Amino acid sequence: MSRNNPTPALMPEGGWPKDFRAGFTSFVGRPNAGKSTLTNALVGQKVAITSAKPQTTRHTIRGIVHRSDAQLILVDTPGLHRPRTLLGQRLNDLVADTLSEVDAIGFCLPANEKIGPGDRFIATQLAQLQKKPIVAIVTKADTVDRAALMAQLMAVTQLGVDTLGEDGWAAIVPVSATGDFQISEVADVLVKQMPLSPPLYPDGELTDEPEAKMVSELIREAALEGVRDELPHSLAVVVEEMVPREGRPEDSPLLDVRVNLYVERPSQKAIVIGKGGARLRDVGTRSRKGIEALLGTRVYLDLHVKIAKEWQRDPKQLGKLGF
Ligand SMILES: Nc1nc2c(ncn2[C@@H]2O[C@H](COP(=O)(O)OP(=O)(O)OP(=O)(O)O)[C@@H](O)[C@H]2O)c(=O)[nH]1
Repeated sequence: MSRNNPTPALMPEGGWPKDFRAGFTSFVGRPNAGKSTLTNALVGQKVAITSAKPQTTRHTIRGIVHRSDAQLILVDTPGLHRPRTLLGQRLNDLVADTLSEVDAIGFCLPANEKIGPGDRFIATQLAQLQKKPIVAIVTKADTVDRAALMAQLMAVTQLGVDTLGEDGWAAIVPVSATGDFQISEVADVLVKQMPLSPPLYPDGELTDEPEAKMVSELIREAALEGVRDELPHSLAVVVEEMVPREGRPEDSPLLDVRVNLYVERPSQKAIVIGKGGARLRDVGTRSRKGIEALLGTRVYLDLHVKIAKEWQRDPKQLGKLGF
């Protein structure tokens, strides 16, 4: 991810406008602050997984906003949080790495939650990134009335002055990603922070996530639906292989997708599989639909649940699972 090594962009005829801007942005904020939902609303297609549970976004996923005057490349980072396990530490390293490379940061703070220690922690971390423009985004504006929104905007402005000094945030903007309020304004303020640059990606390319990663996230999302809070951190999904089934007629191909779901304990394995395998079958059925839509082909999904004890704390296992 860098301007020196971009995917060669398709040049529009006659080149691009002189004042074209292109660059990278990342959303940070407490778990559940609305980062993934905002990413999806900006890109206009589901690329990052969202759920009501915190910390579902494990991987760095990019969505690309194409406009006639700019290209905004969104890097969806996991929620910044205090490291508790090795996995937490890795996530924070990943966040720091990612943030040092972006042109601007969007700091998401929900309109309906008081600014807390978690927000202050993130703000002080961000203050250490030298001269990086930080846009404060007050999310979920639809959940409060005008007066409460105004009060939150003032509190967030004050947080900026307290942590970044007099100038504070590069901008502050309220948004509702689900209520379709101010979404293009968020893009506008971020675009203003991007450098003058030719487009970095061909038009129409929404994400450059490898397909296997997107497939594993669709399965992970389905597997987490409706389960207890303990599971999200203990579940890793790895696509072992995706191979076209041999001997299929050309007009009706079938892709064999073999996937391992790793959990840490037998009790978790039982949760994922469900009574008589019912839950796992359901996960397969639901995620297959999304995978077929994503890949544009029929898919045979082969899911296996395995136990990888304490994988969050074992560097070797973390490597194997793609962290
Ligand atoms: N009412 C309302 N709810 C929202 C809005 N944006 C997000 N939400 C909800 O807030 C919850 C969390 O949203 P996410 O986008 O998953 O939050 P996130 O910051 O990506 O969360 P993590 O991946 O855990 O860091 C979900 O239930 C969303 O539906 C909004 O604009 N309005």
